[in-house]
Amino acid sequence: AGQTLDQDHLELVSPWPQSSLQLGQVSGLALDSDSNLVIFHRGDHHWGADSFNSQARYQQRALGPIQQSTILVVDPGKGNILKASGRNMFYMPHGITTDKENNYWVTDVALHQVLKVSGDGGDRTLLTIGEAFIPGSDSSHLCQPTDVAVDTHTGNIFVSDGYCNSRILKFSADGKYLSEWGAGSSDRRRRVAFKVPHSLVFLPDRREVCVADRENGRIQCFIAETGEFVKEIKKEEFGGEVFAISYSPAGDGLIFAVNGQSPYRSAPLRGFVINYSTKDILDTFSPKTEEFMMPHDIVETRDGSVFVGDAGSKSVFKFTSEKFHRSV
Ligand SMILES: O=C(N[C@@H](O)C(=O)O)c1ccccc1
Repeated sequence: AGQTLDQDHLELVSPWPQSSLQLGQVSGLALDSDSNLVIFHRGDHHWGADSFNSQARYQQRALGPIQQSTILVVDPGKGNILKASGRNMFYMPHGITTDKENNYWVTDVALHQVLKVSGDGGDRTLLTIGEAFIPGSDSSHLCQPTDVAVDTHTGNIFVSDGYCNSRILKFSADGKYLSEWGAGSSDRRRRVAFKVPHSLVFLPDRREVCVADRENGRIQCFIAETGEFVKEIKKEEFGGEVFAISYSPAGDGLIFAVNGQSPYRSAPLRGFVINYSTKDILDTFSPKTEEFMMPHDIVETRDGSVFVGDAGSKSVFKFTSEKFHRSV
């Protein structure tokens, strides 16, 4: 017989990492092609109430870029640092994704840009989308873009834009604007009106892109090719805010998500494992010993471990479960 997906409960692995990573606010997590964990953090910069003015312009430019290494590649087993890069480049890191060549696609909400950065530790900027420090909402300006997803079949990239826009844009691998959808974009046909599209994931087996529509407390999925709406996953258990999502094709597809603190409703901050097809919540998890403060991104590694980056507690939490039991 085949594998049965017997999703036990995800439990915190402690201590992890075995030695301190000296992290700032952790804003993004990704996996590289060796299934190592990539951490994108803010060093000594903080996103606070006075970081931006009412026109979404970054106010601390005089501080200069973050001097610490903002991109750390760590081994998922012990959390040892394998590579450190991203110094002197970023002001307010947000999302990070890798592509097949192990380049990093990152967003910086102070720069209002997406940057494609070489993953060889050389920090070469291979491509940028958006004008540094200039917010906008046309095809060459973004406003606090939050994440990138890479369509592994076509190489096209999707950008969730952002805190001060509410749209998803599609670009070719070399940065040519292709299309966009969501409120605030030219195309108003769609039924979607995002409120802070905060995290994106590409589903390689379904060729869909899903977005964590943060302030609407819901996940929406679209056909990558056309932007056509496919489905929505909205759960009371989210408590009104979904901060980040990830996906595993295992079984009939698993969505991993973390929720956020809602000003209107109190819901415990947790991770969720959701069956993509049935929308059933298969598991929820949290650190137990200490609470999540601002779970901000989530990824699953090949061996089934789940990592959550927390921008509030400036830490990464590792969870594991005895995920697969082979039925004989
Ligand atoms: O959401 C916020 N931040 C987090 O998502 C983050 O740190 O990326 C935020 C919004 C307004 C003011 C201050 C912080």
